[in-house]
Amino acid sequence: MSAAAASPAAARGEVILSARGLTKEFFGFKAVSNVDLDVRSGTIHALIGPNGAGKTTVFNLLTKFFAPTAGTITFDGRDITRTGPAEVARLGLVRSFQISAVFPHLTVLDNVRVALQRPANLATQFWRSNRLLDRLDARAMELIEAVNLADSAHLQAVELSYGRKRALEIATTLALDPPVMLFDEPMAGMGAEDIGRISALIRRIGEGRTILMVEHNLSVVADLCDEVTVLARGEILSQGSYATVSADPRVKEAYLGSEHE
Ligand SMILES: Nc1ncnc2c1ncn2[C@@H]1O[C@H](COP(=O)(O)OP(=O)(O)OP(=O)(O)O)[C@@H](O)[C@H]1O
Repeated sequence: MSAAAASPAAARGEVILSARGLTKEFFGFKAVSNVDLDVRSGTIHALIGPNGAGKTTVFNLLTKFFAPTAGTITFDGRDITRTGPAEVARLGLVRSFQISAVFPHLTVLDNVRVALQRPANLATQFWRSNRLLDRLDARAMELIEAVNLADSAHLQAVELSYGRKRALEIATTLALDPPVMLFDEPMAGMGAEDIGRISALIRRIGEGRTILMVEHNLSVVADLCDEVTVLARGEILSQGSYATVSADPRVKEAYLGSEHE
């Protein structure tokens, strides 16, 4: 049984996801304007910027939840500008949290089992073979251990703390084994302890895959991300390492300006 998404052709360090001239207008207002973005395979890449900068809109464009007004998006050498979100997920570009709905009254183990059965349509056939079922359970426990939830495997999702629920959501996304994972504010609403745990988890799952995340918490970005793209008013303001962009006077000004708005 393989739940794995297609393996990417892009080698580590090569561009795996890119946008050119990406633009999104809402009723004539340009939320995203002419964005060129390259995400390299094997990196953790952050999209940051002050409130209203267009981060979530770019995220929704890249994951195909929005259609662009103009521009193109390429994933692993393939033009996905007109490809739907389910198809891009199948190609290996998977957005965490929104796609991986957690069933509150199923246990952690059953939630991960369901996620594992989804891609291969095993829900209708797994009962046929005990061997298949055993393999499914073994893989589910591996994923649960990978996100440090082994001690909660038999708890219902609803009983988990917020940080642990996020870890479960990550496990259900990992069930698809996506080469590229996108996170929209993974640390939102978390306390310091959970932020530390989820950061460590994202760093671990980033080994051997590509991660693009929208994140407000700049110390998380500084700690975790290899590459940072700063957006302001729908346009790219600066790109590079965290050290580079944080030293950029335009970035400082954009953040300061937003505090006074
Ligand atoms: N569906 C929509 N209809 C109209 N305007 C929208 C829509 N979605 C976003 N916008 C506008 O586009 C701009 C960019 O919004 P977006 O949510 O992408 O920014 P953001 O950088 O993610 O902000 P935040 O950090 O506050 O979440 C904002 O001015 C917002 O009001």
